Amino acid sequence: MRAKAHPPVVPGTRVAVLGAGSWGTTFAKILADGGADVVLWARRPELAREISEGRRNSDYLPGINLPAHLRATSSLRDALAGAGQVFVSVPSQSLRENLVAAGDLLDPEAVIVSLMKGVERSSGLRMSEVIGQVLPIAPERIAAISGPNLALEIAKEQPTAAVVSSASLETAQAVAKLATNGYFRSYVNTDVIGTEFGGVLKNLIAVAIGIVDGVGYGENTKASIITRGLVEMTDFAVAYGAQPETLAGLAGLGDLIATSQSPLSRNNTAGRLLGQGYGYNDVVKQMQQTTEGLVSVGPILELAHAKGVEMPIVEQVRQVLAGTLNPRDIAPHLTTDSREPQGERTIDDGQAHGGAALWGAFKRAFDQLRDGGRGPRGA
Ligand SMILES: NC(=O)C1=CN([C@@H]2O[C@H](COP(=O)(O)OP(=O)(O)OC[C@H]3O[C@@H](n4cnc5c(N)ncnc54)[C@H](OP(=O)(O)O)[C@@H]3O)[C@@H](O)[C@H]2O)C=CC1
Ligand SMILES: O=C(CO)COP(=O)(O)O
Repeated sequence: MRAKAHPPVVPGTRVAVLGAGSWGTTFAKILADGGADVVLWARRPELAREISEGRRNSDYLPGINLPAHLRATSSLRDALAGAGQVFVSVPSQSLRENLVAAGDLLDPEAVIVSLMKGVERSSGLRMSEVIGQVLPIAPERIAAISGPNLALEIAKEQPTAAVVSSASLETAQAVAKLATNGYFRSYVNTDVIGTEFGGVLKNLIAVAIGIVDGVGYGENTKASIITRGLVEMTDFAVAYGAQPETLAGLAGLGDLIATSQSPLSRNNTAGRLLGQGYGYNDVVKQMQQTTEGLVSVGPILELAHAKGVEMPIVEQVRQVLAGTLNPRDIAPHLTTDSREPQGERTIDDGQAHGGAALWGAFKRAFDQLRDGGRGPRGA
């Protein structure tokens, strides 16, 4: 791997990363390579030791050498002491219990950043909502990061981008400053709903793509599902208050493309196994790592139903998971069961979203030209 120029260390910028799986460890490396003083919390002492002493996390990131100045601990107290920004990367269903454990140990001024892409099954809440519910902090001190971020590619320092979102632009910018280095670029926005739902929903479409891949269908089927899937994602997120252009950005389309086409994606892999004929329980047994999409299907469809949003692709994923739909039948009815010809409504549809997505794309391109590509800005 060729050496990359990293920004100089900013002394005193102490941050914690909770969760030493693929993404938590990779994000700790991103922050350490960006110059922050990072302590990574692993719940297993032996893993903390392997990271601190061996510079490796061989179960989750085989072959990756971790930065020499990245420290790991299995003590939550030590990890959180003095941390001004706390990045959380545990499975979504365990966020609440981990926040409860962290509560009293957090610096009162700390910003809490979700790296997760799931919703809480029991409540349907997004991760930033769970954070706001468990911890006594204002939305301005909560952020979420999402984008096309397959951990192992980034751990190999292959360049990519993400978006940091917070109700406070200043908070998003402060986080983005730390989460930027020679191979990782963070943009900012204030659309937390769109950013978080983008990450949750693309997992479900990636499962669908995996299913048709497993069945043996080709590129037309997958392109149809990606395109129609993006419309479903946008309809859903907008119904819950998101800006449609967020779904056309890194946290929506960008992540959808990366996750749908990569064998590194656990959601895509789970879908492929389903398409090859494995049942839900077998797939869950085979997945060694967190596969958020399998858990999100139910709560997302409930939320969609509550707002009257149609999600035919996600609904078909649910049926395949339940064993009530043959994976071979997933593609033909992408928009509706009706055989009547339908207009193709896209995310730029003026009636649906006031043309905001198209306008947003133009504006972003214009802003980037004007700024000459400098500094964090709205993604
Ligand atoms: N991997 C990726 O490419 C990306 C993942 N994400 C998101 O990041 C989140 C974490 O995923 P990822 O790191 O990939 O998952 P992994 O399966 O790779 O790692 C999960 C981590 O969480 C720990 N863990 C499991 N259960 C608990 C618990 N109950 N309490 C505390 N820690 C627990 C595991 O510890 P142990 O090893 O001891 O079991 C492990 O450190 C997910 O929401 C995912 O969608 C987002 C972007 C990219
Ligand atoms: O979110 C991811 C890439 O952006 C990782 O996707 P998987 O969880 O499917 O591996």
